[in-house]
Amino acid sequence: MASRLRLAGENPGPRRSPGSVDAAGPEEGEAERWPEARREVTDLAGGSEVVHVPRFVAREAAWEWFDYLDKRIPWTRPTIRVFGRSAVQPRDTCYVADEELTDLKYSGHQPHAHSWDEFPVLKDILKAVHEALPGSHFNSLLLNRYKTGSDYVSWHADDELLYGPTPEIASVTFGCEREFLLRKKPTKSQASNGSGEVARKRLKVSAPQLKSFLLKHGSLLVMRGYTQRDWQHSVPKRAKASSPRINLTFRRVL
Ligand SMILES: O=C(O)CCC(=O)C(=O)O
Ligand SMILES: [Fe+2]
Repeated sequence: MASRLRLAGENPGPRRSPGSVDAAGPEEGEAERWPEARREVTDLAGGSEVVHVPRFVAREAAWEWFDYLDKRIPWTRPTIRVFGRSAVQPRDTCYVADEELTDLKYSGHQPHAHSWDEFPVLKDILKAVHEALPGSHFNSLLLNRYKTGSDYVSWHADDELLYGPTPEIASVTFGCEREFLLRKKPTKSQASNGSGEVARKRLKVSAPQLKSFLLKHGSLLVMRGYTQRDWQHSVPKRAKASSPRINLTFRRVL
């Protein structure tokens, strides 16, 4: 049986952009890799926007990439600092970036920056993302692997200064589908009045806005505009999610 794993260097030839309509029709085999991708745009108001492409990569191609990433990425589970305490990060991670970029630091942790040249498949995926998002120039990538439903990422915003005020972040998912949540950050007055349920009811303030996206195998989700400034996101634990999920977030360090 032919291996599902496409090895480093065995890149497929030129292909149709995901979601693009090719007047001449797709080349043979291409339609399978890049299905006609439906885009759902969610306006979060205030200059924040999320674009969801549920079928960004065709199923089989996405499994090839999953297998490659699962086996070849040097995953680590670093110890990070959250609210002054040390804790093992509840998911595996790896960081890839252009050389000469400012080092990324989050939760007291500075990941080693791997080179794109170590993982040619990541260059393929980056190319596909660039083609789907004209004008984008991502130069770094944070990979996460959630081995089971007990792995998660808690509420946060990717609002580090090195990404600038309105970063575009493109997130590609492989493997087990998981829920991706977005919630509006409390405004300054809500925060100073207390944002708990009791305080909200007393002040007749509505609950924070919440949006949910089910991120399926082969999907793309893009956060842009002021989403990092005004919203937080998370992937909560899910007891029923028993198989691994790999997520790639492409970013641009300014
Ligand atoms: O796994 C995901 O879908 C999101 C990951 C994430 O938010 C991050 O790495 O900053
Ligand atoms: Fe994030």
